Amino acid sequence: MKIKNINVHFTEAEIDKKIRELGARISEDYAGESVCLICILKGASFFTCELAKRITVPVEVEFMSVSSYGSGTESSGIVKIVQDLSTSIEGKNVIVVEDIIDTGRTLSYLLENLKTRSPKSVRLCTLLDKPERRVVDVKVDYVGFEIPDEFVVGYGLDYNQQYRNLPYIGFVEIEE
Ligand SMILES: O=P(O)(O)OC[C@H]1O[C@H](OP(=O)(O)OP(=O)(O)O)[C@H](O)[C@@H]1O
Ligand code: HPA
Repeated sequence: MKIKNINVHFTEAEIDKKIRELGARISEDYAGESVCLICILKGASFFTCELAKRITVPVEVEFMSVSSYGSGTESSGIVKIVQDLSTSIEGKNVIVVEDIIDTGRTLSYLLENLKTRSPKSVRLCTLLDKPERRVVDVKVDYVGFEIPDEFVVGYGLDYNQQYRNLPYIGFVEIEE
């Protein structure tokens, strides 16, 4: 797959506005409590940093790296924890932060895994959701934008490890 063009779909300003809204909702939902954001590397790192800044209740930020084996643009469901949390989540209000939910395989595995660690609660927050692609049902509590089944890059999302640094999110146009 060779990229011909990247068509801007969500501008930096639109993303910023959406993250502020999500931060406000989370702050309201967890009023009087604290939250532990679990950033799923690498894609969610850009989103997690901005989201954390917009949450007004006490926030802990932790990182986890998983690899979801697959070829090209499709995950397989075989999820491996490459880098685990460096701390316990027992008794904490966990919010798993993702850049995108596609088939749902990665998140379904992760949520089950995290629930075995006795958190007080576990919710899921994603910047982008591609509901048309879902293979495994996952309950998503906070969604930034729903998008159609098209490949996107930018704001943390990559194609072959490139384009994560774009400040906007764009649909990829493939060279015929
Ligand atoms: O719903 P699914 O089909 O399981 O796909 C979603 C997963 O794919 C992406 O990660 P990726 O494996 O590309 O890793 P990255 O964040 O390091 O780019 C994304 O960040 C999710 O973790
Ligand atoms: O559209 C996408 N872009 C980048 N990474 C992804 N992982 C699942 N879907 C996507």
